[in-house]
This record gives sequence, structure tokens and C-alpha cells, in this order.
Amino acid sequence: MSVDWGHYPSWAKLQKLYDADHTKLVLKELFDADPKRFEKFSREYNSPQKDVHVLLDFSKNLINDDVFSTLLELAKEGGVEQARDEMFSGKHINTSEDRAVLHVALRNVGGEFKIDEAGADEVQGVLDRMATFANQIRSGEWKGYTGKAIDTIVNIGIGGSDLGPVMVTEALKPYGKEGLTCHFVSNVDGTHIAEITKQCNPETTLFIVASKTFTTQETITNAESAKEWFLQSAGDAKHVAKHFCALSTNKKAVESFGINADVMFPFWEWVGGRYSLWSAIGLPIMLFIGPENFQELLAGAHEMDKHFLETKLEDNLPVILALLGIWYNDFYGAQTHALLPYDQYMHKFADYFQQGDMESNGKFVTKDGRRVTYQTGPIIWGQSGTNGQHAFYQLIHQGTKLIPADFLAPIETQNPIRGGLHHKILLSNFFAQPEALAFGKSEDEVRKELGEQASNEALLKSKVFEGNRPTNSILFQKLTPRTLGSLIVMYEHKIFVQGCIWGINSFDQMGVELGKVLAKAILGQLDDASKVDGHDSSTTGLIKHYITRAA
Ligand SMILES: O=P(O)(O)OC[C@H]1O[C@](O)(CO)[C@@H](O)[C@@H]1O
Repeated sequence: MSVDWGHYPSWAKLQKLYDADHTKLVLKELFDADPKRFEKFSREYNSPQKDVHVLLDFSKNLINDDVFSTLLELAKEGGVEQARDEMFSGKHINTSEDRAVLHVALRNVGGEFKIDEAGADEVQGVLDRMATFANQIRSGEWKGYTGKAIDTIVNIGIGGSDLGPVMVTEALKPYGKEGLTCHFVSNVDGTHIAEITKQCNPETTLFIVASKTFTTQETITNAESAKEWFLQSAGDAKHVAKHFCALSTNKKAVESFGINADVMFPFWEWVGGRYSLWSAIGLPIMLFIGPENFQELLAGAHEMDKHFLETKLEDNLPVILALLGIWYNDFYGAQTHALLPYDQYMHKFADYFQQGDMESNGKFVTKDGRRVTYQTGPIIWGQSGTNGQHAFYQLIHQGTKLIPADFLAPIETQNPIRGGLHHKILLSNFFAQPEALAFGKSEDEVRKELGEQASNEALLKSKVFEGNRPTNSILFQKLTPRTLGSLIVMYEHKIFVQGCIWGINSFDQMGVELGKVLAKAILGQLDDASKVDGHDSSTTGLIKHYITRAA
């Protein structure tokens, strides 16, 4: 591979622009100078049937025409279009694991993309089996071991086998089946499974064991504990068949756990864990919102795939988001990026993209094994508005760190209570915060406001908002399954574009291995102080302290 990532001509040009101009990139002045700035730096996305509408306003970013056009050059020089086409064609772009990256094939509604490696029939076959099963559960046709219908689902999985289904079932609650409760157990801390099973009736609970590898310690331990808990009531192991199903690529391990092939829903090694909610891993979502709504989710995802694939770079939402992120991450030195949805249903959105982004792009080695000389993936964090405002916005407004943030909100609420009053208040905050962040409040304004008290210099200074803090505002029509599918994919591809420009492999996760290996070795030493061996003095001291106090 000969690409010299980080040394693109446009990268050097961006550095020059930053050095020469960043003090001049003052939002107040940029807006004063150009009354059409909003029109210039915003894009509307409409799905073909116009049922998904997204407005991306990126005018409140620290950019001018030169910066934006150079960022677009960077996308060109970074080979984004070629890499994108390679991903969609099934090329093994996950080079370290020699795998294709084909989550786009899971939502290839209508079979438009021709991808040899991911057999469309096979994908559809699993979706059909999932739908049949979902309908049986939802209709009550599927009976538990005492003849009762299932009213509770417990998904046991972690990371990509948990976060997507959690986030989407929360986000699509208004579309969920009444009377069907969904729980998610992920942590190996026994408290998690213990607290959830306390709320379950073994006669009416379905456990879904979700694990791509079916070897993940947390998941298998929790699944075995769930089985033990279930059998305490059900007695006979034959009843497991009605109460446990599996989502995995590892048929052998599923069978040896005791789950029947007819309730195992497979997927494939070309589906990365953090991109798997569209696969069999989405079964809890389908059970909750039903096969038709799940199909809508896939359709919205597919439409955004097409937008990413077919739209020129300057109008391409994932590309724009990615480039702006690089501008702050690599030139302004921003460490983090906040995701701030003003929709309570999206309260798990930032958690979901913590894995999506940080496990994908938290890497210091390029695809050809070189140490990067620039910053890669940002720290992703956030919370739903307006809760975040009363927790951490102080630092975003007046702290010493630059925190680029995406504000997301629906135009229509699912709960227009009191004539839509709540939603208007919510949206007024959604509009106000980026405005305050961008334009701040000057010392003169504060002085006028304070009147006589302005002589108190400390008070005066503490009330100044410097402004010039960048944000994207993303307004969408309504949080429907189709819209959610599109929004998720918009961010998935943003991550892809950034990884591509940084020259890293966004689709492996070697960084999670070392801790797992060490924990395995330590587990074998925890019962006997004389066995504690092979560690530094701190780790040895901690383990021995534990063994002494736990005895
Ligand atoms: O689905 P599995 O194989 O249990 O893996 C769970 C998670 O563990 C990881 O491999 C590491 O955290 C994730 O990438 C993955 O989503």
C-alpha cells in the first residue's frame, strides 16, 4: 500500500489554513459577513418516498469556503470514494482479519446491490425465519413449558450484541408491542442477571443468547446462569428448547450450549459486532417492534447507504460530518465529540456510538502497520437534552476545552402532550444551545446587563460567554423506524470515512484482547494466594489484598 496517510497535499493545506486563519474563523463575523451562510452550509436529505427528512445545518462550524473545499479535497485524496466502492463490492477491507465488511448487505432492501460474498437469499432466509419466530412469539402462538405465552424477553449479549438492540428498542418504544417487556443483560457482574431475573417469570420468559463468537465470557456466563435459574423452576432440560434461542455465527457452540438449531438465527463473519443490529442480532428489536417495522428500519438504513454511495461528496451527509470531525480532531486538537439528541427516546444513542466509533477508530496503527503521526478517533460521549444542559453544558460553554457537538431533534414529537407544550420547550432549547455556543455573550453585553454590579470585575468576567464553539444541528421529521435506520447509517458511514482518511482498519478490535487474556490468567489465581504469579507488584498486591479480605 503506498498511500501516505496524513501526508495528503490537502492535509498540509488545511494545516496552513488553520495556522493562518483559525483566529479569523469567528462565527459571529462569518455570519455577519455572509447572510446566506445557512443556505451555503446546510443540506437537506429526503428519502425517495419523502418519508425520511433530515436537515443537516453545519453553518455553525469554524469553516469558510476555503476550509470546506480543502476538506472535500481531503476526502478525494484519502480515497474515500474508492474505499466506499470497495466496501460495497465485498472486498476484504478488514485486512487484519481478511474479511469483507458487508453490513450494507444486511439491509439491501430490494437486492439492489450485487454482492457475491453475501448471498442475498441467505440473508433474506434468516430474516424470514426471524419474522416467523417473531410472529409466533408476538401472537402468543409460541408457548412456554407450562403452556403460557411469552411476555418477557431477556437478551443476553455484550458490546455489539447488546448496544444496538438496547438503543433501538428504547428509541422505538412507541412502536413496541404492548405487554411485551424487553430486558438486556450484558455485564458479567452477577447483579445484572440477578436483578433482571427477579423481574421475570420463568414460565413466560424467552432468553435470547446473542453472541457472534458464542465464546464471550460475559455472555456465556450470564447465559449459563440464566439456564440454571430457569431450570430451578422448569426442572427438565427439555424445556430449554421453548425458552432459549441463540443469535450467532458459531453453530457448534450454540448446540453444545443446548439450544436447538431451529431457534438459532445465524449471521456471518462479514458482519462486525458493532454493525450487527441489522442482522439476526436485531431479533429482540424485531420481537418488540414487529417484522414490518424492522423492515422499515432496514429500508431507512438502505436509503442512507444509497445516499452515501451515490451522492457527490459536497452534499453527502456522512462525508460532511466526517470531514468536520477531522478538522477539529486533527487541526484544532479537539479530543472529544458530543452527541446530544433532543429526544428522550434516543437516550442511548451516544452509548451506542461510543462503541460504534471508538472501537472502530480508536487505533494508532495504520493498515500497513505504521504508527500514525496524527490523531485518530475522537472520544464519543453525550446525553439526551435537556438533561445534559443541567449536567455538563457549563463546561461546553465556558470550559477550556473545545467540544464539537451534534444536536439532534425531531420536528414532530411522539408525545404531543399539553398541545405540544413540552416539545416546544424542548425545541426552544435545541435551537438556543447551538446559538449560545456559537455567538456567546460579550463583556459589553454583560456590562449592560449588570448595570451597577458591573464594577464587580470578577462577576462580570464570570458571566462572559466567549462563543465560537462549533456545532452541527440535525433536524429530522419524526423518530420513525425508517428515520432511525437512516440516522444510524449516517453515523456508521461517518466513522467509515474518517477511518479511511486516517488509513486505519475500522473493522477489527485488537485493543480489547489484552485485558481479556490477562483476566483469564488472573481468574485461575483468585482462590489461592500462593498461585498469584507473573504480575507487577501493584497487581500482585491488589490480588493478594482481595484474597485475604475475601477469605
Ligand atoms: O458477539 P460477541 O462475539 O459475544 O462479542 C461481543 C463484543 O465483543 C467485542 O468483540 C469486543 O468488545 C465486540 O466487538 C463485540 O461486539
